[in-house]
Amino acid sequence: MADLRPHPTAADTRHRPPGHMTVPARRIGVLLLNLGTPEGTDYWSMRRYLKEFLSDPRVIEIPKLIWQPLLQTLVLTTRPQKSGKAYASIWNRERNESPLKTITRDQADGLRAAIQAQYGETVVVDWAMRYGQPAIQPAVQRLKDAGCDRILLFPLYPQYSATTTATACDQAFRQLMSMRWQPAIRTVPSYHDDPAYIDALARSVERHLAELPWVPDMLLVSFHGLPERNLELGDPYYCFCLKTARLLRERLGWPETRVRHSFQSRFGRTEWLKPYTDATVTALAEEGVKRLAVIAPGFASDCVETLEELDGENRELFLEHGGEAFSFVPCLNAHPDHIEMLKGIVERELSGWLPAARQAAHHPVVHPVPAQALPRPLRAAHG
Ligand SMILES: C=CC1=C(C)c2cc3[nH]c(cc4nc(cc5[nH]c(cc1n2)c(C)c5CCC(=O)O)C(CCC(=O)O)=C4C)c(C)c3C=C
Ligand SMILES: [Fe+2]
Ligand SMILES: [Fe+2]
Repeated sequence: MADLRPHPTAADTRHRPPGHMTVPARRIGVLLLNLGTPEGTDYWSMRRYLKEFLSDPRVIEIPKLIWQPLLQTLVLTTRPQKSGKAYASIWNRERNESPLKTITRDQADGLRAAIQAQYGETVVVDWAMRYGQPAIQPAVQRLKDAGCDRILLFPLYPQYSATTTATACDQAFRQLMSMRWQPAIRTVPSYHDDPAYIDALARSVERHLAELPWVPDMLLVSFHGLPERNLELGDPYYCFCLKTARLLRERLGWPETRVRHSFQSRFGRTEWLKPYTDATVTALAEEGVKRLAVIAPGFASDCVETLEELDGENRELFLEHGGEAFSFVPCLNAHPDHIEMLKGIVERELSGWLPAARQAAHHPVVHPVPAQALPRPLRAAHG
């Protein structure tokens, strides 16, 4: 967690008129946002998490009156056990939390160290989860209370989707709706084609393959899926995934015949984006591909979908259908290349804000009007 104690310049009493509110120093908040994860693998922890996640209308676009009865009766009676098993197989037992949480915290710690080494404590870096803990709304409030009058929201989804990026930002905006004195907000745009991101991915492939005793016949680039309907309704995610896959292949200098893409983690019975990862892995093995490497560039951190579904279930599928060697290229996680890439994006998206923040560290801001001098309604707002 970020150190959110008030900045030393926050209570500069020398310049403050008597009885005046404390005006915090001007800091910048950077809030990393990720999906979220259950607190435990038992039935009730899983149920709580899935209920919150699957009740989000950005995720399931079925009218509430139809969806809620199905969710309560069908999904939440069976899925918690099934998914609980998957989470249990990858759980970080040392910290008693899911890998997604451990890695997101490590990413925030790494980014904070890199940013503060250059910009000092004027920039505060924190992290939060859309579902479960640590929640987004209190994190936004903590940043504001720590003196951040400008906040950059950084959803850790390289390919924008309304189901992930937008709902994470919505949640931060919900906190702003309750604030009288809102911080200014920026959001990090989709970075699916950012050269630094593509380069970090390509280097992770090269690093990983250099350690393998075999050369893959094929690289499968697997993304989390989405209902096809979301694409038809205008979600750009599918196109962004395809662009990432193409740019990665071009950066690696591999021919089209050696790289495929697919979509995993289908949920429910509707049609999702195709080709499906499990069907592709099976077909590749049956077509005679013997050595397969798989990468999941849409996940900033390893999680149940990469560690259990890709490196577990899909590995088994490939080997069962005639494949001989399978290797999963880990997500960028808290690797220094990733931290450097995140820092580059933060610096770009904070342009125009960072120098002002450096200045503010030396010149505490003091509101010129004492609270008592203001008319009643304004006094309330002022305090
Ligand atoms: C039911 C609809 C779902 C949509 C739409 C969806 C989109 C989507 N999700 C991610 C990233 C992650 N999803 C993760 C887990 C997960 N996803 C769904 C459902 C949808 N996702 C469920 C029910 C679950 C929970 C696990 C399970 O029961 O299968 C995770 C992992 C979280 C973890 O704790 O490890 C991530 C990350 C993206 C990128 C995306 C669309 C673009
Ligand atoms: Fe998902
Ligand atoms: Fe899954």
